[in-house]
Order: sequence, then C-alpha cells, then structure tokens
Amino acid sequence: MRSAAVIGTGAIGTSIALALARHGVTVYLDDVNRTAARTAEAMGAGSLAAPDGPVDLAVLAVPPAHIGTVLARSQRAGLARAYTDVASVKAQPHDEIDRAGADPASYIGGHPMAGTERSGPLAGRADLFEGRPWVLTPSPCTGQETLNRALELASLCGGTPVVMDAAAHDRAVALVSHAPHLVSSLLAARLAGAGEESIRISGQGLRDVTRIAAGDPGLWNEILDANATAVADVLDAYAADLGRAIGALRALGGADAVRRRAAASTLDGLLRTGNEGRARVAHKSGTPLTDLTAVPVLVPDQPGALARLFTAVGEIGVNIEDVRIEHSMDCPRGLVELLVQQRSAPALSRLLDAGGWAVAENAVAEHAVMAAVG
Ligand SMILES: NC(=O)c1ccc[n+]([C@@H]2O[C@H](COP(=O)([O-])OP(=O)(O)OC[C@H]3O[C@@H](n4cnc5c(N)ncnc54)[C@H](O)[C@@H]3O)[C@@H](O)[C@H]2O)c1
Ligand SMILES: O=C(O)C(=O)C[C@]1(C(=O)O)C=C[C@@H](O)C=C1
Repeated sequence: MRSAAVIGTGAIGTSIALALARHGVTVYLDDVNRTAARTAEAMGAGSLAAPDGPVDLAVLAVPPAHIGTVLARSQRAGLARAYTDVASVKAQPHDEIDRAGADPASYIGGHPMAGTERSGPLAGRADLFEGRPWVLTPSPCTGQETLNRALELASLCGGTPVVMDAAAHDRAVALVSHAPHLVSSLLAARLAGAGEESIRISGQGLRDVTRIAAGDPGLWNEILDANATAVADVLDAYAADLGRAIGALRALGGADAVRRRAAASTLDGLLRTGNEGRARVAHKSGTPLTDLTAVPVLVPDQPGALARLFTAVGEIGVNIEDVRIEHSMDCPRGLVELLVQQRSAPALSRLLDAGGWAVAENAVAEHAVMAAVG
C-alpha cells in the first residue's frame, strides 16, 4: 500500500494513520473537527493536503452512524480504490451503506479489537493494534482487491485478521465487548454517590473493572443502540446469574444450615466458572496461559524507573509477554508483574535480583507492608 486516507482522526483513526505512516505509507487526514485533524497531523500521522488522485485505501474511522453517508460521499468524490471502516458494530453500517446508495464492491467492514477509553487524536498510538484481532466482514458484493487491501491494512498495523459474517460479529462483540462495557458503567455508577470514606480505600481491582466506564457516552450510546437486542440477550444471562448470587448470599446471611450449605455451593460454582472464563482471556492472544509465569518486581515511583526495568529485562534477553502494575496510594514503590515464558522466569528472577531489583516473594511481601503502613 502506497497511499491511504483516514477520515476521522480520533483515537482509532490517528492510531491507524500513525501505524501506516511508520511503514512509509503516504497518509491523508480528514475530520469535520479541524482541531482534531491538525493535532493528528502535528503528531506525524499524515497530511491535511487533499490527495491528487485516488488513494489505495480509505479508512473511515468515524462513529458508526456516519459510515453510510461518509462512504457514499467519499466514493462520489473518487477518494480511494477501496474503503473500509473500524466501527464497533457491523450489521447496521452494512444496511446503511445500502440505503445511502454506496457501492458495496469497493467496501469491506472492519473492526480492530483494540481501543481505549479515551477519545481524540491524543489517545492515538501507533502500536495500539499490535497482536490484536482485526475483524473483517466482507459482504457477498465485496471485491477481492478490497479484501486484499483491508488484509494489508490489518497486517501493517500489526493486527491479526479474522474474517466473519457481520451478524456473527455483532453477536460475538455483544458478549466480549458491549455487555462488559455496560456492566463496567453500572459498577462505576454505584460509586458516583458513594461516601469518600469508601472511595479513598479503593484498590486496583476496582480500577481494573471500571477502566472502560470512562469511555465516551456519545459513542457508546450509538454502539448499544446498533446492537441492542444482542446486548440485552447477554444481560439476561447476567441477570439469571445475579439472581442466583443474590439468593445464595441471602441464604448465607440466614441461620438455616441446610440452605447455607446449598448457597455456599452455588456461590462456589459461580466463582469457579468465573475462574474458567477469565483463564480463557487472561493472556496475550496466541500465548497459552499455562506457559506464562508472573515475576513480581518492586519499582521505585520515580521518572524512568519502568523504562530502566524494561531495559534490564531486554538486556537479559527475555521477552515480556504482558505486564500488570499495581499502585498503592502514598506508596513510594509500585509492584510490577512481568508475565514471561515459564522457562525464562527462574533466570530472569536471579539476574534481576543480582542487578539490584527487589524480585519475587520479597517484592510481594515488601509491597504488602508498604501498602499497609501507607
Ligand atoms: N474507542 C475504541 O476503543 C474503539 C475501538 C475500536 C473501534 N472503535 C470505533 O472507531 C470509531 C471511532 O472511534 P474513536 O474512539 O476513534 O472516536 P473519537 O471520538 O476519538 O474520534 C472520532 C472522530 O471522528 C470525527 N468525525 C465524526 N463524524 C465525522 C464525519 N462525518 N466526517 C469526518 N470526521 C468525523 C470526530 O470529529 C472525531 O474526531 C467508531 O466507529 C468506534 O466504534 C472504537
Ligand atoms: O480497551 C478498551 O478500552 C476497549 O474497551 C476496547 C474495545 C473492547 O471492548 O475491547 C472497545 C470497543 C471497541 O469496539 C473495541 C475494543
């Protein structure tokens, strides 16, 4: 791919443009919000100039309800030879494209399964899609050249293409993205009016399960509207589980020994099934969870400390598969868990320890003490 246009220079559009620009693709940027477009340009994502002929691929990174009209307008202007989008829902844009009178042959639906709770170009990152699934939803009309361009886009951005039917995509993301987002919002909404004495002792677990609740309500209203029935189906299943959990907790709070035993077993079943589900997504895609081990390291709360740790690990020659960071308020050091291949863990712990880092059990114990004393 030599040239591309990115329409919509928010978090996702800017990330795609940065990734393409990094591979030497000439990128043209456009956005109804000129400040967003200028910011993306200043970040090195591309140019605001108009292309002097059709580009190889135009990426529509606008909110889902705008895809049909933006596609029809861009095709009329002869902007590109092929078009794709990144919207979080796929069936509704496909329908709107038909209604807007756009040409379906040069369009293929797309959805990179990576994102951020932040909006706008400043949330853009060239490596956002590295190792992430990138769903493509060709229609029967999609041409081969269009499919090839979208496959090339996913690969230039470091993503792994997954071809799916639009309706199957929407059912899948209801379970793995849209319903979880709504539940995260519901969890966070309970905190809005909570007393300060509760909020100030909140820990990392709460931050983990509410991070995505910070997402843009405008965008999420559109996504939920476009996938409402599938999301409601998932929430029905949550509601049944919640009902069982509440029943079990009420029984556990009572005095009837037989009901208490049954309730404990119900609750245990729910928690264990949760372990099972989490184990299916807890690791970086492509790496079996069983092959990874966490190496905990204490890191001083100082500028550049994380960079020094990552450099030290790199010099030892170990690949970090994933990383978790736990901060405690008022604590001068943070606990970093480096997820690495099991076979690399013993040598990594030994060499980090020799290099002066507080590693493994010592780190966990020391961090717990510091968090307790504040
Ligand atoms: N945020 C995520 O986590 C995520 C992940 C994957 C896909 N997506 C999808 O990516 C798309 C963009 O989301 P985002 O998070 O980057 O949002 P964003 O708000 O950061 O950016 C959207 C940009 O589109 C521009 N825009 C709106 N209408 C336009 C139009 N008609 N013409 C030109 N520009 C227009 C806005 O001015 C804005 O700059 C959405 O379709 C969303 O469903 C989001
Ligand atoms: O990591 C996040 O912030 C996201 O919520 C990203 C996420 C997701 O649910 O995984 C959200 C919506 C998108 O359509 C794709 C990705």
